[in-house]
Amino acid sequence: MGRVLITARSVAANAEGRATLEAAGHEVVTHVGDGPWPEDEMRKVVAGMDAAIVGLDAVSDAVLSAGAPTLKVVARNGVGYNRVDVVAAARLGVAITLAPGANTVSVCELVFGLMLSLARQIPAQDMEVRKGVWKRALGCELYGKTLGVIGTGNIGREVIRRARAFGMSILAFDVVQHPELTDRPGVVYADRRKVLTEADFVTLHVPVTPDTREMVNAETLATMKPSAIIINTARGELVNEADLHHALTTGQIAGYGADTFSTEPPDVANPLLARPNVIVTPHAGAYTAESVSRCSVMAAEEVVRVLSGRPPRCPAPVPA
Ligand SMILES: NC(=O)C1=CN([C@@H]2O[C@H](COP(=O)(O)OP(=O)(O)OC[C@H]3O[C@@H](n4cnc5c(N)ncnc54)[C@H](O)[C@@H]3O)[C@@H](O)[C@H]2O)C=CC1
Ligand SMILES: O=C(O)C(=O)COP(=O)(O)O
Repeated sequence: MGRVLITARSVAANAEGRATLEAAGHEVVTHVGDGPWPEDEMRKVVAGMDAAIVGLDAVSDAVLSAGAPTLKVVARNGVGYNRVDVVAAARLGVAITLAPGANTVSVCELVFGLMLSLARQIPAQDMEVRKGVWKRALGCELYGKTLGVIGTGNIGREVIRRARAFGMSILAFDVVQHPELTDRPGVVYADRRKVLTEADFVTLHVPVTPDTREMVNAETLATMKPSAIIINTARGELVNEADLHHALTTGQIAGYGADTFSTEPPDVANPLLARPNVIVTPHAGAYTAESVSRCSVMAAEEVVRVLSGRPPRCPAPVPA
Protein backbone atom coordinates (compact mmCIF):
# COMPACT_ATOMS: atom_id res chain seq x y z
CA MET A 1 0.00 0.00 0.00
CA GLY A 2 1.07 3.63 0.25
CA ARG A 3 3.84 5.43 2.14
CA VAL A 4 2.48 8.31 4.21
CA LEU A 5 4.82 11.02 5.45
CA ILE A 6 3.75 12.86 8.61
CA THR A 7 5.51 16.17 9.28
CA ALA A 8 2.78 17.60 11.54
CA ARG A 9 4.18 17.05 15.04
CA SER A 10 0.78 16.74 16.76
CA VAL A 11 -0.42 14.14 14.22
CA ALA A 12 2.82 12.17 14.48
CA ALA A 13 2.24 11.85 18.22
CA ASN A 14 -1.43 10.88 17.87
CA ALA A 15 -2.20 7.15 18.02
CA GLU A 16 -5.69 7.44 16.46
CA GLY A 17 -4.57 9.10 13.23
CA ARG A 18 -1.73 6.62 12.83
CA ALA A 19 -4.10 3.69 13.54
CA THR A 20 -6.47 4.94 10.82
CA LEU A 21 -3.61 4.88 8.31
CA GLU A 22 -2.18 1.55 9.43
CA ALA A 23 -5.61 -0.14 9.47
CA ALA A 24 -5.87 0.75 5.78
CA GLY A 25 -2.49 -0.92 5.19
CA HIS A 26 -0.35 2.20 4.77
CA GLU A 27 3.21 2.62 6.02
CA VAL A 28 3.71 5.69 8.22
CA VAL A 29 6.98 7.66 8.04
CA THR A 30 7.29 10.50 10.56
CA HIS A 31 9.64 13.44 10.18
CA VAL A 32 9.02 16.24 12.65
CA GLY A 33 11.14 19.21 13.64
CA ASP A 34 11.02 21.94 16.27
CA GLY A 35 8.88 24.06 13.97
CA PRO A 36 7.55 23.97 10.43
CA TRP A 37 10.01 22.53 7.87
CA PRO A 38 11.36 24.91 5.22
CA GLU A 39 11.13 24.15 1.50
CA ASP A 40 14.55 22.44 1.20
CA GLU A 41 13.83 19.90 3.91
CA MET A 42 10.32 19.23 2.62
CA ARG A 43 11.66 18.63 -0.90
CA LYS A 44 14.01 15.96 0.40
CA VAL A 45 11.55 14.10 2.60
CA VAL A 46 8.53 14.16 0.30
CA ALA A 47 10.30 12.28 -2.51
CA GLY A 48 8.94 8.76 -2.93
CA MET A 49 5.88 9.35 -0.72
CA ASP A 50 2.29 8.64 -1.75
CA ALA A 51 0.80 11.05 0.76
CA ALA A 52 1.82 13.63 3.34
CA ILE A 53 0.10 15.02 6.43
CA VAL A 54 1.58 18.45 7.04
CA GLY A 55 1.34 21.19 9.63
CA LEU A 56 2.52 24.68 8.74
CA ASP A 57 5.44 23.30 6.68
CA ALA A 58 6.32 24.81 3.29
CA VAL A 59 4.41 22.99 0.55
CA SER A 60 5.61 25.02 -2.42
CA ASP A 61 5.62 24.26 -6.13
CA ALA A 62 9.17 22.86 -5.73
CA VAL A 63 8.09 20.57 -2.87
CA LEU A 64 5.04 19.32 -4.75
CA SER A 65 7.10 18.79 -7.90
CA ALA A 66 9.68 16.78 -5.92
CA GLY A 67 6.88 14.54 -4.63
CA ALA A 68 4.65 14.51 -7.70
CA PRO A 69 5.91 11.37 -9.37
CA THR A 70 4.31 9.38 -6.50
CA LEU A 71 2.51 11.95 -4.32
CA LYS A 72 -1.28 11.88 -4.61
CA VAL A 73 -2.45 13.86 -1.59
CA VAL A 74 -1.24 16.39 0.95
CA ALA A 75 -3.52 16.65 3.97
CA ARG A 76 -3.42 19.69 6.29
CA ASN A 77 -4.35 18.78 9.84
CA GLY A 78 -5.97 22.20 10.10
CA VAL A 79 -7.62 24.99 8.19
CA GLY A 80 -5.13 27.59 6.96
CA TYR A 81 -3.36 26.62 3.74
CA ASN A 82 -1.41 29.81 3.11
CA ARG A 83 1.86 27.82 3.00
CA VAL A 84 0.50 25.38 0.41
CA ASP A 85 0.69 26.21 -3.31
CA VAL A 86 -2.78 24.97 -4.24
CA VAL A 87 -2.41 26.14 -7.84
CA ALA A 88 0.75 24.07 -8.35
CA ALA A 89 -0.94 21.11 -6.64
CA ALA A 90 -3.88 21.30 -9.05
CA ARG A 91 -1.48 21.46 -12.01
CA LEU A 92 0.47 18.44 -10.72
CA GLY A 93 -2.67 16.44 -9.84
CA VAL A 94 -1.94 16.37 -6.09
CA ALA A 95 -5.08 16.67 -3.94
CA ILE A 96 -4.87 19.14 -1.02
CA THR A 97 -7.25 18.47 1.85
CA LEU A 98 -8.20 20.47 4.95
CA ALA A 99 -9.82 19.73 8.32
CA PRO A 100 -12.48 22.45 8.56
CA GLY A 101 -14.30 22.59 11.88
CA ALA A 102 -11.96 20.14 13.62
CA ASN A 103 -10.10 22.84 15.58
CA THR A 104 -12.87 25.47 15.70
CA VAL A 105 -13.86 25.12 19.36
CA SER A 106 -10.28 25.07 20.61
CA VAL A 107 -9.31 28.25 18.76
CA CYS A 108 -12.53 29.90 19.87
CA GLU A 109 -11.87 29.10 23.52
CA LEU A 110 -8.35 30.54 23.24
CA VAL A 111 -9.86 33.76 21.86
CA PHE A 112 -11.76 34.17 25.14
CA GLY A 113 -8.66 33.22 27.10
CA LEU A 114 -6.75 36.04 25.42
CA MET A 115 -9.63 38.53 25.71
CA LEU A 116 -10.13 37.89 29.42
CA SER A 117 -6.37 37.83 30.05
CA LEU A 118 -6.05 41.31 28.55
CA ALA A 119 -9.25 42.72 30.04
CA ARG A 120 -8.23 41.59 33.55
CA GLN A 121 -4.42 41.64 33.09
CA ILE A 122 -4.26 38.08 34.39
CA PRO A 123 -0.66 37.18 33.37
CA ALA A 124 0.80 40.45 34.76
CA GLN A 125 -1.11 40.19 38.03
CA ASP A 126 -0.13 36.55 38.41
CA MET A 127 3.55 37.47 38.06
CA GLU A 128 3.23 40.35 40.55
CA VAL A 129 1.57 38.23 43.23
CA ARG A 130 4.37 35.64 42.88
CA LYS A 131 6.89 38.47 43.41
CA GLY A 132 5.11 39.56 46.58
CA VAL A 133 3.36 42.54 44.99
CA TRP A 134 -0.27 42.65 46.19
CA LYS A 135 -1.64 45.33 43.87
CA ARG A 136 -4.89 45.07 41.91
CA ALA A 137 -5.02 46.11 38.25
CA LEU A 138 -8.25 47.87 37.32
CA GLY A 139 -9.83 45.72 34.61
CA CYS A 140 -12.83 46.02 32.35
CA GLU A 141 -15.79 43.71 31.76
CA LEU A 142 -16.63 42.01 28.48
CA TYR A 143 -20.30 42.52 29.41
CA GLY A 144 -21.94 45.33 27.46
CA LYS A 145 -18.97 45.75 25.09
CA THR A 146 -19.00 45.55 21.31
CA LEU A 147 -17.03 42.70 19.79
CA GLY A 148 -15.89 43.23 16.20
CA VAL A 149 -15.59 39.90 14.40
CA ILE A 150 -13.66 39.99 11.12
CA GLY A 151 -14.53 36.74 9.37
CA THR A 152 -17.70 34.83 10.26
CA GLY A 153 -16.61 31.37 9.14
CA ASN A 154 -16.43 28.42 11.53
CA ILE A 155 -14.32 30.09 14.23
CA GLY A 156 -15.88 33.56 13.93
CA ARG A 157 -19.38 32.14 14.39
CA GLU A 158 -18.33 29.97 17.33
CA VAL A 159 -16.85 33.09 18.96
CA ILE A 160 -20.08 35.03 18.32
CA ARG A 161 -22.22 32.34 20.01
CA ARG A 162 -20.14 32.53 23.18
CA ALA A 163 -19.72 36.30 23.09
CA ARG A 164 -23.51 36.70 23.21
CA ALA A 165 -23.49 34.63 26.43
CA PHE A 166 -20.99 37.14 27.86
CA GLY A 167 -23.49 39.92 27.08
CA MET A 168 -21.46 41.41 24.24
CA SER A 169 -23.03 42.89 21.12
CA ILE A 170 -21.50 41.94 17.80
CA LEU A 171 -20.43 43.92 14.77
CA ALA A 172 -19.34 41.47 12.08
CA PHE A 173 -17.64 41.71 8.73
CA ASP A 174 -17.21 39.04 6.06
CA VAL A 175 -17.26 38.96 2.29
CA VAL A 176 -20.11 36.45 2.64
CA GLN A 177 -22.87 37.14 5.19
CA HIS A 178 -23.76 33.95 6.98
CA PRO A 179 -27.54 33.25 7.10
CA GLU A 180 -27.30 31.95 10.69
CA LEU A 181 -26.24 35.45 11.78
CA THR A 182 -28.28 37.86 9.68
CA ASP A 183 -31.42 37.64 11.84
CA ARG A 184 -29.75 36.92 15.19
CA PRO A 185 -30.44 39.49 17.91
CA GLY A 186 -27.36 41.42 18.96
CA VAL A 187 -25.43 40.63 15.75
CA VAL A 188 -25.09 43.24 12.98
CA TYR A 189 -23.06 42.96 9.79
CA ALA A 190 -21.21 46.16 8.90
CA ASP A 191 -18.34 47.17 6.65
CA ARG A 192 -14.79 46.52 7.81
CA ARG A 193 -14.09 50.15 8.62
CA LYS A 194 -17.16 50.48 10.85
CA VAL A 195 -16.29 47.25 12.67
CA LEU A 196 -12.76 48.47 13.42
CA THR A 197 -13.90 51.97 14.38
CA GLU A 198 -16.73 51.03 16.73
CA ALA A 199 -15.58 47.81 18.39
CA ASP A 200 -14.15 47.57 21.92
CA PHE A 201 -12.60 44.19 21.10
CA VAL A 202 -11.71 43.05 17.58
CA THR A 203 -11.04 39.41 16.76
CA LEU A 204 -9.59 38.27 13.42
CA HIS A 205 -10.81 35.07 11.71
CA VAL A 206 -10.01 35.47 8.02
CA PRO A 207 -7.42 33.76 5.82
CA VAL A 208 -4.44 35.68 4.44
CA THR A 209 -5.35 36.99 0.99
CA PRO A 210 -4.24 40.06 -0.97
CA ASP A 211 -7.32 41.76 0.51
CA THR A 212 -6.68 40.85 4.15
CA ARG A 213 -2.86 40.96 4.31
CA GLU A 214 -1.86 43.73 6.77
CA MET A 215 -5.47 44.87 7.08
CA VAL A 216 -4.47 46.07 10.54
CA ASN A 217 -2.07 48.90 9.68
CA ALA A 218 -1.31 52.52 10.58
CA GLU A 219 -4.34 53.78 8.68
CA THR A 220 -6.88 51.35 10.17
CA LEU A 221 -5.35 51.52 13.67
CA ALA A 222 -5.80 55.30 13.62
CA THR A 223 -9.58 54.82 13.32
CA MET A 224 -9.84 52.54 16.36
CA LYS A 225 -10.81 53.39 19.95
CA PRO A 226 -7.89 54.05 22.33
CA SER A 227 -9.46 51.43 24.61
CA ALA A 228 -9.66 48.80 21.83
CA ILE A 229 -8.10 45.36 22.18
CA ILE A 230 -7.22 43.23 19.13
CA ILE A 231 -7.08 39.43 19.24
CA ASN A 232 -5.29 37.61 16.43
CA THR A 233 -5.57 33.83 16.38
CA ALA A 234 -5.74 33.74 12.56
CA ARG A 235 -2.44 34.67 10.90
CA GLY A 236 0.32 37.16 11.76
CA GLU A 237 0.32 38.43 8.18
CA LEU A 238 -3.05 40.11 8.80
CA VAL A 239 -1.24 42.70 10.89
CA ASN A 240 1.56 45.17 10.13
CA GLU A 241 3.48 44.47 13.31
CA ALA A 242 5.56 47.67 13.20
CA ASP A 243 2.41 49.81 12.88
CA LEU A 244 0.74 47.80 15.63
CA HIS A 245 3.72 48.28 17.94
CA HIS A 246 3.55 52.02 17.33
CA ALA A 247 -0.20 52.06 18.09
CA LEU A 248 0.31 50.12 21.33
CA THR A 249 3.17 52.37 22.41
CA THR A 250 1.40 55.66 21.71
CA GLY A 251 -1.95 54.64 23.22
CA GLN A 252 -3.77 54.53 19.90
CA ILE A 253 -5.14 51.13 21.01
CA ALA A 254 -5.01 49.40 24.41
CA GLY A 255 -3.92 45.82 23.86
CA TYR A 256 -3.06 42.92 21.55
CA GLY A 257 -3.48 39.21 22.13
CA ALA A 258 -1.77 37.03 19.55
CA ASP A 259 -1.44 33.33 18.86
CA THR A 260 0.08 33.94 15.43
CA PHE A 261 2.97 36.07 14.09
CA SER A 262 4.26 37.15 10.71
CA THR A 263 7.41 35.10 11.47
CA GLU A 264 7.02 32.00 13.65
CA PRO A 265 8.56 31.70 16.10
CA PRO A 266 8.91 35.48 16.44
CA ASP A 267 12.40 36.88 17.00
CA VAL A 268 12.89 37.33 20.76
CA ALA A 269 13.92 40.90 19.90
CA ASN A 270 10.49 41.54 18.32
CA PRO A 271 9.48 44.71 20.22
CA LEU A 272 5.88 43.52 20.54
CA LEU A 273 7.10 40.88 22.99
CA ALA A 274 8.44 43.59 25.32
CA ARG A 275 5.08 45.38 25.63
CA PRO A 276 3.10 44.85 28.83
CA ASN A 277 -0.17 45.28 26.92
CA VAL A 278 0.61 42.34 24.63
CA ILE A 279 -0.18 38.72 25.50
CA VAL A 280 1.09 35.91 23.29
CA THR A 281 0.81 32.15 22.82
CA PRO A 282 2.91 29.96 20.44
CA HIS A 283 0.37 29.20 17.67
CA ALA A 284 -1.33 26.92 20.17
CA GLY A 285 -4.95 27.70 19.29
CA ALA A 286 -5.60 24.25 17.84
CA TYR A 287 -3.38 22.44 20.29
CA THR A 288 -5.77 20.72 22.68
CA ALA A 289 -6.18 16.99 23.17
CA GLU A 290 -9.63 17.10 21.59
CA SER A 291 -8.66 19.18 18.59
CA VAL A 292 -5.47 17.20 17.90
CA SER A 293 -7.49 14.00 17.95
CA ARG A 294 -10.17 15.33 15.56
CA CYS A 295 -7.64 16.95 13.20
CA SER A 296 -5.39 13.85 13.10
CA VAL A 297 -8.23 11.46 12.34
CA MET A 298 -9.75 13.78 9.76
CA ALA A 299 -6.41 14.20 7.95
CA ALA A 300 -5.74 10.44 8.08
CA GLU A 301 -9.21 9.68 6.73
CA GLU A 302 -8.68 12.05 3.82
CA VAL A 303 -5.40 10.31 2.96
CA VAL A 304 -7.07 6.89 3.11
CA ARG A 305 -9.89 8.11 0.84
CA VAL A 306 -7.62 9.57 -1.82
CA LEU A 307 -5.17 6.65 -1.80
CA SER A 308 -8.12 4.31 -2.36
CA GLY A 309 -9.18 6.32 -5.40
CA ARG A 310 -12.06 8.26 -3.82
CA PRO A 311 -12.36 12.05 -3.93
CA PRO A 312 -11.45 13.98 -0.74
CA ARG A 313 -14.26 15.18 1.53
CA CYS A 314 -12.70 18.59 2.19
CA PRO A 315 -10.50 19.72 -0.69
CA ALA A 316 -8.77 23.11 -0.40
CA PRO A 317 -10.35 25.62 -2.78
CA VAL A 318 -8.23 26.46 -5.83
CA PRO A 319 -8.45 30.08 -7.03
CA ALA A 320 -9.74 30.45 -10.60
N1 LIG B 1 -4.31 29.72 15.67
C1 LIG B 1 -4.60 28.54 15.16
O1 LIG B 1 -4.10 27.53 15.60
C2 LIG B 1 -5.59 28.45 14.04
C3 LIG B 1 -5.75 29.48 13.13
N2 LIG B 1 -6.68 29.39 12.15
C4 LIG B 1 -6.84 30.51 11.25
O2 LIG B 1 -8.13 31.07 11.45
C5 LIG B 1 -8.71 31.42 10.20
C6 LIG B 1 -10.22 31.19 10.27
O3 LIG B 1 -10.48 29.80 10.40
P1 LIG B 1 -11.96 29.22 10.15
O4 LIG B 1 -12.96 30.08 10.77
O5 LIG B 1 -11.90 27.79 10.50
O6 LIG B 1 -12.02 29.38 8.57
P2 LIG B 1 -13.32 29.53 7.65
O7 LIG B 1 -12.87 29.22 6.27
O8 LIG B 1 -14.45 28.75 8.23
O9 LIG B 1 -13.70 31.08 7.76
C7 LIG B 1 -12.99 32.08 7.09
C8 LIG B 1 -13.98 33.20 6.79
O10 LIG B 1 -13.25 34.29 6.24
C9 LIG B 1 -14.05 34.87 5.24
N3 LIG B 1 -13.24 35.67 4.34
C10 LIG B 1 -12.41 35.25 3.36
N4 LIG B 1 -11.81 36.31 2.77
C11 LIG B 1 -12.29 37.41 3.39
C12 LIG B 1 -12.05 38.80 3.23
N5 LIG B 1 -11.21 39.24 2.30
N6 LIG B 1 -12.69 39.66 4.06
C13 LIG B 1 -13.56 39.20 4.99
N7 LIG B 1 -13.83 37.89 5.18
C14 LIG B 1 -13.19 37.02 4.39
C15 LIG B 1 -14.74 33.70 4.55
O11 LIG B 1 -15.89 34.11 3.84
C16 LIG B 1 -15.06 32.83 5.76
O12 LIG B 1 -16.34 33.11 6.29
C17 LIG B 1 -8.04 30.50 9.17
O13 LIG B 1 -7.86 31.18 7.97
C18 LIG B 1 -6.72 30.12 9.79
O14 LIG B 1 -5.71 30.87 9.18
C19 LIG B 1 -7.50 28.30 12.02
C20 LIG B 1 -7.40 27.27 12.89
C21 LIG B 1 -6.35 27.21 13.92
O1 LIG C 1 -5.62 25.19 11.22
C1 LIG C 1 -4.87 26.16 11.12
O2 LIG C 1 -4.93 27.00 10.22
C2 LIG C 1 -3.84 26.38 12.13
O3 LIG C 1 -3.26 27.42 12.20
C3 LIG C 1 -3.52 25.28 13.03
O4 LIG C 1 -2.31 24.85 12.64
P1 LIG C 1 -1.81 23.40 13.05
O5 LIG C 1 -2.67 22.48 12.26
O6 LIG C 1 -2.01 23.28 14.52
O7 LIG C 1 -0.41 23.36 12.60
